[in-house]
Amino acid sequence: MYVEKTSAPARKPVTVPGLKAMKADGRKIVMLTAYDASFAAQLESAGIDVALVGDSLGMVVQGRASTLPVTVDDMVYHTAAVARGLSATLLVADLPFMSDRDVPSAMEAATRLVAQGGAAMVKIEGAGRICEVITALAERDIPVCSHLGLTPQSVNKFGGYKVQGKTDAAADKLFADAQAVEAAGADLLVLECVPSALAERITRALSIPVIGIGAGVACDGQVLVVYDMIGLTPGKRPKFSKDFLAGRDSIPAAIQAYADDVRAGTFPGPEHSFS
Ligand SMILES: Nc1nc(=O)c2c([nH]1)NC[C@@H]1CN(c3ccc(C(=O)N[C@@H](CCC(=O)O)C(=O)O)cc3)CN21
Ligand SMILES: CC(C)C(=O)C(=O)O
Ligand SMILES: [Mg+2]
Repeated sequence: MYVEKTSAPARKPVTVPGLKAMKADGRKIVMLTAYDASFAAQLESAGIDVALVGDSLGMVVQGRASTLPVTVDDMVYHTAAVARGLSATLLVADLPFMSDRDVPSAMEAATRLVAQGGAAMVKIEGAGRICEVITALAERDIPVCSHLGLTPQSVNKFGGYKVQGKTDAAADKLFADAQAVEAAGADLLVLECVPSALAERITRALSIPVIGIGAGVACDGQVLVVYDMIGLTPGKRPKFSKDFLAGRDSIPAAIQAYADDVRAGTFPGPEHSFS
């Protein structure tokens, strides 16, 4: 009898509640940026949990000096391209500079990223008055990823891309901000360039998953800029990133190695972290 060949079981779609279950089970969350459909398809094949259309595209795709010139139109364009390359991987898109200036503006930008871009979640830098925006989105059931620590949209206030939360006072402020964004309704938190011990303390204190970039190995997951981890970034790469293509023969192999190392807890090492 002829038995029709069944296709391999599709990977179960990654969902927002699914991410919380991963934290509860101690399964590491693997997140990576993507800006187009071809990279998105590679993230999908490697079983990356979360794809981030980062406003870093302003720097790595558009060649600008910061993320500040990126527009909502730019983000919608790249988010829609990435969405076409994905099936099970959860899609998150950054709200660009000042699109979150007030609740109506943030609602409009988030609506476009979800409805036109196909994002499942939007990412917002900061706490304080941004908590009001987080709550407004959460109340309309748009999942929110907060981003604290080195928030690149604050580069002019910080005076450069520097490690945050180094003094006791700054650490206490960051810890309080992390609790505030969770209370405001955030579903996920990215911590960028934060001393490892502080990131670990925040990760333990919060019930939402914490994704680190330059925040040590104790976070619930990791994120990197994809061009950094395949050695494409010209000049000095941030200390927290690693060239996973070095010693491997393809971009898919590099992406797979990154996913494997994050899940095994072998990336990041102390050399990719700050104390
Ligand atoms: N290619 C790329 N990778 C990124 O990770 C990234 C971007 N672009 N653009 C947007 C922001 C900017 N980011 C950056 C950029 C530089 C450093 C950096 O050079 N950090 C220093 C630490 C400085 C300190 O010790 O205070 C380092 O040595 O890594 C960090 C984050 C992260 N994001
Ligand atoms: C580096 C990550 C967290 C980001 O926000 C981006 O790529 O824009
Ligand atoms: Mg960003």
